[in-house]
Amino acid sequence: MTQQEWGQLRKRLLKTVGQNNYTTWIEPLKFRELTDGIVTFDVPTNFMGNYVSQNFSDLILHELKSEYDDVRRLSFAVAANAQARPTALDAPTPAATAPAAQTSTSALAAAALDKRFTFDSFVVGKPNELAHAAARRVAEGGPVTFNPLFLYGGVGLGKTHLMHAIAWELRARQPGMNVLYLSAEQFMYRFVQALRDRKMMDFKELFRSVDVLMVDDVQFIAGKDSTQEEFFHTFNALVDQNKQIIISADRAPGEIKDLEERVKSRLQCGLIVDLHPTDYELRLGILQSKVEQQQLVYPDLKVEDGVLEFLALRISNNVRVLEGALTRLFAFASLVGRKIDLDLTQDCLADVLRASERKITVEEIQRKVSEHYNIRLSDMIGPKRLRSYARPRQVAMYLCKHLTSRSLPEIGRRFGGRDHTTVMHGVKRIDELRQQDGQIAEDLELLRRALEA
Ligand SMILES: Nc1ncnc2c1ncn2[C@@H]1O[C@H](COP(=O)(O)OP(=O)(O)OP(=O)(O)O)[C@@H](O)[C@H]1O
Repeated sequence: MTQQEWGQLRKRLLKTVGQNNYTTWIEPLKFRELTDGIVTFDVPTNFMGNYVSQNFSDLILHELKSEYDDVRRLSFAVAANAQARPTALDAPTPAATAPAAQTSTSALAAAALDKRFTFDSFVVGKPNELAHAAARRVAEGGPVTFNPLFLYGGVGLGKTHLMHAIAWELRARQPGMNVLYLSAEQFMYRFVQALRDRKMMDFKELFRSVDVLMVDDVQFIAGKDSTQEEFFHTFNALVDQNKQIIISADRAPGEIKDLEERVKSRLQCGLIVDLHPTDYELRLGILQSKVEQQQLVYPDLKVEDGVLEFLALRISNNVRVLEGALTRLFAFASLVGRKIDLDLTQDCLADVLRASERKITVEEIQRKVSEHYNIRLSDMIGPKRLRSYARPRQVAMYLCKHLTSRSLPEIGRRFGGRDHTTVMHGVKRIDELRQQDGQIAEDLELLRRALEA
């Protein structure tokens, strides 16, 4: 790697950390060397090295690893002492080393586990309770009851966190167990390397000898035919031996494009659970727990009333964005010596707040409405014409028309391929009922509030 390559790579962090953080913390990092899996950056001060190490090292590592498979950890050296090594920051003290340096790696581990991703630090709420319960069950390490466990959900909702938590727990309960966690990308990389080096036997042996296999972001292998084929064989061999498999993806197996049918159907055999987009209560809970973590770094900083509620209301579903916002807020407050109140929040996070203006989706509306009327989502979208399904369906269509920018034909398509005239009729009917029927008016108000929260 060169400074120029790092210059390209770091740009990917801009979106996640925000412009302020990027300019303050990421841009000043100068790549020095990559040796024995350790990437060393020159930094102007100790404080900066510590700060970056504590707050951004996982993100930086993630990007580096996506390009350079052998990268294991980061080290920061104060630029003035560039010739004198090791620097204070090279020493593996908890404050100065990246999380990956504090990881546990069994002989088989292909990817480092993040120390922070445990069950203890996972905040449970309605949107993730099922996924959490399933993960807990698997982590008990009892007899395999569902295989695979398939976790899916949108970006930054905690899939990787839950997978690491399972791995930590299994290793704690049964230290002798071979738990292999890796991303689908790493699976492919290893497979290609084995082919190239004519070491397919070793590859097969390695994967078939694990007790628990965890593959993150499996959608990555879609469209990659030989990797899918090998994955399919690995999967079958492990299921045959009754070994637990845990998979994550950004969508349900049936919805991953360019994934072979036989792989899809294998993935659908076990338990499929999704992490729903976070709701207000969960976001607030997560923020409260992250504040406690930030206060370990900044014991003097307090968060004024109303700030967390404001963030939970205004910032998007993605927990990573939420965390990033909080990190930035604490850093900013400590740099400028101001208290963390609403004024500071608005000054410091203006761009994040603008970017996460809530966009309500058709799927969210369908889910909220079906929960509200206590019917199944499939019945709402399906062909049944009974009033107990048809009315909620019309309510949902009405809300889609008013709360999203979707056209009537598009809405019709999302409701089981109905015609736009059906949608138009439904919307009109609810408009009429709203005037006459207090209950419908109340339902609409409640739903609207829940969706806009
Ligand atoms: N319920 C939660 N409690 C505490 N932290 C959470 C929770 N959900 C997510 N996070 C945090 O949010 C960040 C993003 O989570 P994670 O990396 O697990 O997301 P992901 O679903 O794997 O996303 P991606 O699709 O980008 O891989 C992590 O720092 C994680 O610790």
